[in-house]
Amino acid sequence: MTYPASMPLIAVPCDVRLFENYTWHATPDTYLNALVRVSKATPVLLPAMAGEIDFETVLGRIDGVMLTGSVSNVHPDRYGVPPSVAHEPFDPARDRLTETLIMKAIEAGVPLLAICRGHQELNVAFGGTLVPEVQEIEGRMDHRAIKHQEQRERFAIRHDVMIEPEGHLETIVGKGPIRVNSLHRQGIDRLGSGLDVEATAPDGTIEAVSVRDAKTFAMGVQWHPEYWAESDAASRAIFEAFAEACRARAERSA
Ligand SMILES: N[C@@H](CCC(=O)NCCCC(=O)O)C(=O)O
Repeated sequence: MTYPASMPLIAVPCDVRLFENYTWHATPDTYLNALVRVSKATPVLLPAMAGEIDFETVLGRIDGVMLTGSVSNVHPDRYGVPPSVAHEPFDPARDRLTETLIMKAIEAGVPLLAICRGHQELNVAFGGTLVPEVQEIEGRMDHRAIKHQEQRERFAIRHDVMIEPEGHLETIVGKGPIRVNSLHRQGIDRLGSGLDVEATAPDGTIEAVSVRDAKTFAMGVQWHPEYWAESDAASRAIFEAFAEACRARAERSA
């Protein structure tokens, strides 16, 4: 595989998982594949060890940050809601890492793409709140993953998303609507202050946001463009636009 001369380094915060008697800091390969194959970037996994990380040094050496999806949910303490079983499972180490990383990346002008759990983390980092189970709210769709053994089926395209006219996302994917997949229970309730809505589902669920006044690409999407980044035009466009911002930063830092 050949890479362009300027190959951005993109930090990907890990989840913490327990298996085979070890604690792993890990991330799914679908996100890494999209970064390598479509963004033409090199992913750099960041362990969920917020207390041990010098964020300024890391952000000075990388060209972008991508937050992945995960079955875990942002701990409700982070947005002032009492925890319940409905909010579980949690990953407090990832919460600690991403909360600081998001704000410091935005401040430093490091491009940020936040997917699914990442989109929810972005909203919470900006003071927003989440609903624990979107499908339990009257009039809302069921956004959860379908039960199926095959990942291709679970990540199959499910519903429309309307793109906000004249927003940043419209410049990337066009006027829309676009068709997206859906594998989440939670969703944005109160929008974080300083975020703009970029796309919504037919039931009003906020599907994409951007950081107002960001120095560079800073966007969250509730769906999973990584899964179809090689074959779906809108998914590819998101990873290419993110890569372009990361390459611009890499060239500035060279
Ligand atoms: N846990 C949150 C975030 C959802 C998310 O990031 N899903 C990723 C896919 C997980 C899967 O394979 O089912 C929520 O549920 O809202």
